[in-house]
Amino acid sequence: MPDTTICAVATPPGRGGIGVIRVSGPTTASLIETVVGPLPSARRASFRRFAGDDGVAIDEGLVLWFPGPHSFTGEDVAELHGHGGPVVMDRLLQRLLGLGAELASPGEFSQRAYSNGRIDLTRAEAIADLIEAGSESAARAAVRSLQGEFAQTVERLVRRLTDLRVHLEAGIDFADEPLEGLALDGVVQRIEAIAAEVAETRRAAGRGQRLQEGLTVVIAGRPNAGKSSLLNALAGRDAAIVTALAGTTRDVLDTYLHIDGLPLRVLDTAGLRQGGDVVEQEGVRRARQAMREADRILLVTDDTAPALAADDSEITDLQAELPASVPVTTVVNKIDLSGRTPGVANDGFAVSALTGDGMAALREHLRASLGEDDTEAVFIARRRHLQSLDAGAAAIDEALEAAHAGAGEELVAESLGEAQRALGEITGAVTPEDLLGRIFSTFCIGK
Ligand SMILES: Nc1nc2c(ncn2[C@@H]2O[C@H](COP(=O)(O)OP(=O)(O)OP(=O)(O)O)[C@@H](O)[C@H]2O)c(=O)[nH]1
Ligand SMILES: [K+]
Ligand SMILES: [Mg+2]
Repeated sequence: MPDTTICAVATPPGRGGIGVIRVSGPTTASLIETVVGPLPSARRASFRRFAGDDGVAIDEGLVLWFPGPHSFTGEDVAELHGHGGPVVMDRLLQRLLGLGAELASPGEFSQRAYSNGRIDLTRAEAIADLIEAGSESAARAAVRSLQGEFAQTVERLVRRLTDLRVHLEAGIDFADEPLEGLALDGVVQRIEAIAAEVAETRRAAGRGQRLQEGLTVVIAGRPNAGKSSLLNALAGRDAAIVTALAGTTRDVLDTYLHIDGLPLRVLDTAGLRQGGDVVEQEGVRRARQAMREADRILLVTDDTAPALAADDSEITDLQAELPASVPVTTVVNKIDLSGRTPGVANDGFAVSALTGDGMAALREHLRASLGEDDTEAVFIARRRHLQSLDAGAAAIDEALEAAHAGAGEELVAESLGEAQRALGEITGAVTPEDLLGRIFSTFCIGK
């Protein structure tokens, strides 16, 4: 347990009717007594005067006292509800710091709650995600995670893996007996059942992660088709460099934007062509990789471009460049030059990234095709959860392969142990210290 007492303003900066200062740690009781007089009864609001070090009142308001371990952090916690002006809040905070409290770092209250076993990691993250939620469906998914549904699902999977390992390791102990084949038989089915549930959880978590972070849309096409111009038109600002030189964009450019409240991550990529210098070739390699990882590709074509000759340096068959599993929307650009009517056409969406013609229809299409369906149970999830679920699924696949190949119980058990560790990282049952630091540092102060 940390021996410091931390404090922070828990309400947002600025002016409000009420401002709350939260205090947590071993000296909370004496700090509060010094400022407000005798400790109030636990978990009951009491109206008090908040005294400065000269005895003159800084403010007056409610005090709440939550003796540990039945508090948010598991430590002694108090809240001072004063008037929400920046000067009052700052003076109260200074008063507590003067009495030996330390200013909490971002996420420190949640980190202490996690360290003291009050919440698991998915719940700690759900608190941050709920506060940050940008849409109603994201908020609903965060509450589901906050109530522990995601953690319970993962814990159930970890328990099933443990049971199976115990079963296998019991087999290892009796390796002299000829029951190897028999034992592995049932094991294959059990591993398959777990693999199916991991896949189901991965799907739900993937939807949740997209709600939180937005789907990834990759803009791709030949050089000079107007990809960067399209990105700028979608973003409503000059996010990417646009020039008349083919090969302007070389790196993948990452932009976050909202279309009618739908969060999207839009990537601009290098134009697809052969040859060019090493930098451009690397850009094309990265463009292909981004396309493979996309939720949707916007394939930009130039409506004024002449047909390609067979010996052209540009890639002659664009269709062959598209990964089969990723849906594609074709965007026919530069219609201000070609004179084509803006909007939906049979070969895609006709737009001018320059004048903005046809962009409303394209936006509407993106919203409709990428908008999330709220009817399914979704857990709010983060990239690290998906990585752990993927690592778990890969280890389970290895276990399954080993079992199918008739490998020994040791090998199967080892892969299952690997899967257990990967899934354990989600709830924090097994979590390296540096990962914890990274997770909590993204929270804001006072959480
Ligand atoms: N008239 C017209 N010009 C456009 C339009 N969109 C892009 N351009 C022009 O086409 C040229 C290339 O545009 P970019 O947006 O840089 O094209 P890109 O596909 O990103 O090019 P690379 O990054 O080099 O592959 C620039 O001169 C743009 O001003 C459009 O809708 N109409
Ligand atoms: K260009
Ligand atoms: Mg570009």
